[in-house]
Amino acid sequence: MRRVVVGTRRSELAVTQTQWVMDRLADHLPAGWDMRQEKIVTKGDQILHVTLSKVGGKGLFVKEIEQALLDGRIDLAVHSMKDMPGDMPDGLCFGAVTSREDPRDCLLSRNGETLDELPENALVGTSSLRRQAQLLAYRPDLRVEPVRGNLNTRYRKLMEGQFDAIVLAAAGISRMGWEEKVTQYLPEEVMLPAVGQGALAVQCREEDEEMREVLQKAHDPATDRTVRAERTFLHAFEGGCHLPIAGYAVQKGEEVLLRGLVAHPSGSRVLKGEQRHKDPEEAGRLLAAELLDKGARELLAEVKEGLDG
Ligand SMILES: NCc1[nH]cc(CCC(=O)O)c1CC(=O)O
Repeated sequence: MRRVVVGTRRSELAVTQTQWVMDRLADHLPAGWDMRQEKIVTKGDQILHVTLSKVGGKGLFVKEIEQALLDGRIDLAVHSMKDMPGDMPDGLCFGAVTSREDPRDCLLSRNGETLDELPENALVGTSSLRRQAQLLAYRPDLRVEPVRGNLNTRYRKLMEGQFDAIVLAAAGISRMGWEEKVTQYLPEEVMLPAVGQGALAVQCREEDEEMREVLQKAHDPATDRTVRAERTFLHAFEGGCHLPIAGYAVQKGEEVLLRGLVAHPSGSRVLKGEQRHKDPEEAGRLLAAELLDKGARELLAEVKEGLDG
């Protein structure tokens, strides 16, 4: 007999993702177990008027949920992998990494234009420096401005005319059932995805062996490997999560093929590279070294200075 409490943020996307994982686990629970959701309002959900990178980055959303796990108030937490910081508090682990959804980003434009068709100087809403840099590298005439809030809020702002287009992750779109709102799925060559995009991380207490065994049913080893490569790459750069860095890996036979880039937020410079290796972490380290070698260190130092100012 065990009542498993699954913590989630309260946004529709978070609740949907959490329910998706719960549904996958439902048939695998030992006899007498059940599960329920517990909604947690994080600081990141409360502070909506400032740019995310200025209030401490994505870690905000995660810390409070991790504390609830450590305190035993909840037993599981479902997160978007791309929101997970590189370091995890002692005592917690990823019990499962779920199979990745469409990793791409997509464009939603108010008048149905693709990225190529958007009028000159069109205003695109995104708070992601990674998206901003790649948009501007491809279309230097565009204007990019931050848009905060959950997916529903961002979509409302688009439809109200505050932006001509916004960019969202295809994974979130499909989990929300919003495929019809998509104008264009952006190819990887134009918009390399964020590290971890499309995968979910199911976090639990390290010592909770019986929970970890159940979570094996939702674990996808191939996604786990590719995400490890991407995250090793990202975290080789300090303070990685709010920098204009992209990384996406696929499994090719025995190897992981990892593509990554580091860019200036203005899009004026984009350093790209790719590495393949049997050991995913090694692919990540090699790619970071390659890009540092190509000038990423100087570029990121410049970017960080700009963020502090
Ligand atoms: N930035 C917030 C965020 N974190 C995870 C997703 C959904 C996609 C995913 O699971 O990678 C989103 C929305 C978005 O970026 O459009």
